[in-house]
Parts: sequence; structure tokens; C-alpha cells
Amino acid sequence: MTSPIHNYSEIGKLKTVLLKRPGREIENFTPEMMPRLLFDDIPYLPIAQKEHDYFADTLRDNGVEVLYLEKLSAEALDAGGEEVRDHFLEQMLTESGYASGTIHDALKEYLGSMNNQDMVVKIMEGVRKNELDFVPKDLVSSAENEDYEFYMDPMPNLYFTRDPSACIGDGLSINHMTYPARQRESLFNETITKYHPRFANQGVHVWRDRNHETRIEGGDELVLNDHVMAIGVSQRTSADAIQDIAKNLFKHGQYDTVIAIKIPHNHAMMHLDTVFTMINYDQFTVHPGILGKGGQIDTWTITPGKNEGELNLQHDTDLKKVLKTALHLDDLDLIPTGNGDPIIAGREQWNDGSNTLAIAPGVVVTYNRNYVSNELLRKHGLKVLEVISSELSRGRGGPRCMSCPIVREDLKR
Ligand SMILES: NC(=O)NCCC[C@H](N)C(=O)O
Repeated sequence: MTSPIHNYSEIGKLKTVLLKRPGREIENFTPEMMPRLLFDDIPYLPIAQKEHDYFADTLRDNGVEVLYLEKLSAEALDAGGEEVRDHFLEQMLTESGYASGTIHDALKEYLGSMNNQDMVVKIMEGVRKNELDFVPKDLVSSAENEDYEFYMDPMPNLYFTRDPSACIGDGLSINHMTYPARQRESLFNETITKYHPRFANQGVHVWRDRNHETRIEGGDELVLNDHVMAIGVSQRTSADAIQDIAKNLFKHGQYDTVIAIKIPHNHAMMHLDTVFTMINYDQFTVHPGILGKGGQIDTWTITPGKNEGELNLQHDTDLKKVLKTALHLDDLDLIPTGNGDPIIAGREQWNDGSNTLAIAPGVVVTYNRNYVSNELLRKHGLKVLEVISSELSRGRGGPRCMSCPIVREDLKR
């Protein structure tokens, strides 16, 4: 059986990608909610949608099939039937804090009365208290904070489809994410994988499912080639989750090397792909802010140990050397965000200047606002397709974060 997922690199010609068009969820909150929802500002929805459509059109114009998360989720529920829909809704309510009780019942009746498409969109947008014809009477529901507007929070980070799951080879990881604001997101990916006719029973490997305590997010998972991965040890991905997925990849897949790269644990650099991406066979973007004064950074090259389930770890501090060894390259080109200028690099990294999406070897999609980094990429021989970015960038993610590649062509060399 041929898996519908085929993603053996960061740079092979992109054939199919999963996106989420920003909807009401990106403006359905107040400034006080922003830190908890991992946003630094509230985007202006009509412009964000225009920008996102421009991004999707740029991909389509370059031969990419664009799939949408909300559509696939609804189709998966349609295909799964009543039982699957009921299970999905129960799980979503449980993970939203309502496993049972009168609010659970009221939400279930409200959402359950919708068709699958409307229900999925409504869950993504969030459910405000004033939408329900419900008067709290019992102790538990009366104890709810009356001043808080929502029963179910919006999920504004959904347009960063990179993070809740990551396609690796012919399978994927469905991620247990770090912050409550994003933890429910991967339930959509799990439902699609299990029940959408395109993915269900088609030989898709799940390298790691979402039922874990340890944390991993797709922005940290970089598929460098058909046997080497790089994974960020970051604010969002823990070392034990990396070791866990490495064991599964080594045991059941064709991967034999995982390079764990430790980056600063902060919001500006929450994932490895906000500071480091692969853009050609031998070219990478790198934010100078992750390197020490002598250019050093902690890496651990993980390979299978002698006995099954054991791992070998080799610690290094020279990223260039580590990548050259793992990828069998004589040399490589690390291109510094903002041309290495501390002010420009800081500004452009903040606006995802390092977060490039390669759609073929040497061809990248970037935000137009990062003009210094873009110019530098061109000087280094890359083809740069710029997309508009005033509103999308307020969510703190760029073209790589906004895309989940499902199929890429294999590399020629
Ligand atoms: N891969 C990425 O770096 N994704 C960007 C995620 C931004 C989102 N506001 C978050 O903090 O999770």
C-alpha cells in the first residue's frame, strides 16, 4: 500500500500541503487573552485572509495542491459517521474542560445541532457564553467565572499548520503540544489521519501519537533527508520527546540519525524553524542569535544503540561540522538572518525572516517585510518568492510555520 504521505526532505519539490485559512478565531479575543493564546497582537481578519489567499495562490501557481484543515476535518467526520462524530465532540469538550455536567450538555446540544463543517468551524472560532441559551443552576456551572466570555476558547494558532503534526517519510507525528492554547489542535489531525478517506487505512505510520505527557511541536521537526532529521530542543519540544520519537523512527522507519539542536527557550524563538531552516542541498538560514560568541551551539547527534531501544548520543558545539558529517557534504552555506546585523537580525527574526518555506531546492517562500534577509538569500543564489505579511506575521510565524507539507518529490541527489 502506498502511503498518501511522502515527505523525505525539507526541500524536495512541494506537491501537496495542508493549510488553514485564518477565520474568526484570529480576532475572537481581547488583549488580555493574548499572552495565553500566544499572540502579540490581534490581526485584522480581512487583510490576514487576503494575505493568506496570496500565500496559497503562490503555492498553487508553483504546482502545489493546497488542502485545507477545516475541510479535511469535516470530510473525515462525514466519512466516519455518527459514532466518530460523537467521539470527536466528546473528546473536544473534555479537552475544553467539560467532560460532563450541565455546561457539557448545553455545549453538546449546541454544537451537535450543526452539520460537520459548521461544527468544526465553530469549535475553531470558539464558543462564547452568550451564544448558548443556558442559565447555570447547579453548583459546578454556577462556579464558572461569570466575567469570562468564553465556554470554549478560540484557536487562533490553527493557521500555523506546521506545529500540531509533522509528516516524516511515509508517516507523521501527531503532537502533544506544550501550551493549553494549542493542545486541542492536534485532535483535528488525529481525526483526519484516522477517518479521512485519503489517509485512513492507507499505510500511514504514526511515529508518535498525541497521547503523551512529553511535548513536541512540528516547528521543531526538520526532515533533512531520507534518513536524517534535526529536532529543536526548545521552549516547545522536550529532550525526552525527541528521544522517544527517535526510537520509533529508528525501529520502524528508515531514519538512522536525529540531530537535537538546543535553542534559547523564549517566545521569539519558540521553535527551531524560527531560527534555522534548510533551503537547498547545502544551504540553510540561521539566526545569529542562537550561536554563542565563537559560533557554538549545543547539538546531540542521536543514532541507534547496540540493542533495540538504546540510543547513542554524541555531543558537539559546531553546527556546521555536525551537518556536514550527517549530510555527507564537503561544505555548506549558513546564511545569517538580517545579514548578521544585530538590530536587523533581531527585527527580521521577530517577523520570521529565518522561517523560510522551501518549495524546491533553492526556491523559497518568505515574508516580503524581511527585505534585508530576502536580498541576502538572492545574493546567495536562491529564488525568493515573497508573500505579503503585515497581518499574518502578528501571530509570530512565517511561511514554514503556516504550511504542513504532505507530499514532496524525492531529491535527485
Ligand atoms: N513553527 C512555528 O514557529 N510556528 C509559529 C507558531 C506561533 C504561535 N503563535 C505559537 O506561539 O505557537
